[in-house]
Amino acid sequence: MAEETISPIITNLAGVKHIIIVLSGKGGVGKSSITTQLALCLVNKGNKVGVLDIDLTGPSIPRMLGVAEKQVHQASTGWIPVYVDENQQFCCMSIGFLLQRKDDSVVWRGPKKNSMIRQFLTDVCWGELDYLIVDTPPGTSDEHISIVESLKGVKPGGAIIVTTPQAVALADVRKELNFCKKVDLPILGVIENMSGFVCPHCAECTNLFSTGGGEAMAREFEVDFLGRVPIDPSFILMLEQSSIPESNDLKNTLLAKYSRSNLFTAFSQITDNVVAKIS
Ligand SMILES: Nc1ncnc2c1ncn2[C@@H]1O[C@H](COP(=O)(O)OP(=O)(O)OP(=O)(O)O)[C@@H](O)[C@H]1O
Ligand code: SF4
Repeated sequence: MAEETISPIITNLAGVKHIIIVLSGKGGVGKSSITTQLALCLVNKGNKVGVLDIDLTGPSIPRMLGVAEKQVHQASTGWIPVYVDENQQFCCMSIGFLLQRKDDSVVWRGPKKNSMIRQFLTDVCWGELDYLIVDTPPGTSDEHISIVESLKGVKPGGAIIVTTPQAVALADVRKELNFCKKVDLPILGVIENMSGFVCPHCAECTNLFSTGGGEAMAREFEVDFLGRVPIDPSFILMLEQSSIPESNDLKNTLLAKYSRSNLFTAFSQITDNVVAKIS
């Protein structure tokens, strides 16, 4: 009998304990921000985390993590991902690192996108990770089908769906939930982002729009509601400041600043809910 060959993706991801895919039906609802906060929270709770940005046409992870100027190095074993922290507990990979110019855009058809995503899974030295978080483009496109098919046999832990309280985003997110059901991707739950506004002066959270839509939708689809995240100007400020090179100022890295912020406390419960669902 012919010996069964193990897929190079399974081999390369053998050290990755859990894979989380972050989805949203609509653009601009904060998928990359939620990916970033989840990663920062998990690292600050003692996990080793990787972020894979498969938003090939609009990669925002390098900029959000303050590493847009860094480069991916090629080693004999494959691509070395970009490390966000000095202790090498947090790494990321994105097409943004491979573009000649930061404002270059990728206009590719499905097969080329598919091959890039497979390369991210086979050729990046992810090593040992507690969590690999995959940030995706909005909607359900070539990239989504590609990642789900490529991960067959690796079994992703599940998907997180990000929405905002407005009904229009909720209608789009329904499609996303149906996609997960169709491709047999477990749904870890729904996060409602931009749910209220945190005052930069007094830290009071005010509901500008109606909230609770994400929770109601989660109930309707019989999936878990993981929590609400308000619009917090301090988050935007933290990301902007993190892009200023801070060479050896270890107290002021994005990771260190996040660990001291109210954002960490606020996002902590959501992270615990995700971890509880996945373990
Ligand atoms: N909870 C939040 N508090 C403050 N700012 C936020 C929050 N969520 C998102 N933002 C800001 O809103 C903008 C859009 O967020 P983000 O890029 O995460 O959305 P996205 O859904 O990933 O977008 P895209 O469709 O481009 O992939 C960013 O400038 C981000 O900093
Ligand atoms: S209490 Fe109200 S008015 Fe005063 S700073 Fe906070 S949000 Fe603004």
